[in-house]
Amino acid sequence: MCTIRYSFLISKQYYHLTEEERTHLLPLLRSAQWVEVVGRDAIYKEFIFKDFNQAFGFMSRVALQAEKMDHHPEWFNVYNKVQITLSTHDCGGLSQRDITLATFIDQASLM
Ligand SMILES: C[C@H](O)[C@H](O)[C@H]1CNC2=NC(N)=NC(=O)C2=N1
Repeated sequence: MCTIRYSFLISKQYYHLTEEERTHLLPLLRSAQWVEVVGRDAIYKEFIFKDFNQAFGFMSRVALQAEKMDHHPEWFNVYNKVQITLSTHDCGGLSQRDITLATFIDQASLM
């Protein structure tokens, strides 16, 4: 559980995933090609598109959703490649918000 800004974080659901949630969710993420980052409680996935236009269109969809959720990816783009790391800075690890955003990102990559 996050200890900083406790009530704020709870109200925004910025809490660490429980062991039970991890056991259930991480295999699902792995099967969708998300990998756990070594040495950090975060997940990572690389997306390859046809060209920069496709990659940036994808990033635009994700950016609008990130603002809506007030939850933002760490990402890196070169031409048709977008590398994304998700973690919740406010609790220093994976939270439900990362799972929600990862799910959105996977959908947005198929549009
Ligand atoms: C003040 C603002 O609501 C917070 O900093 C939000 C913004 N976006 C965020 N994004 C991510 N990935 N983790 C956070 O903890 C986070 N917190």
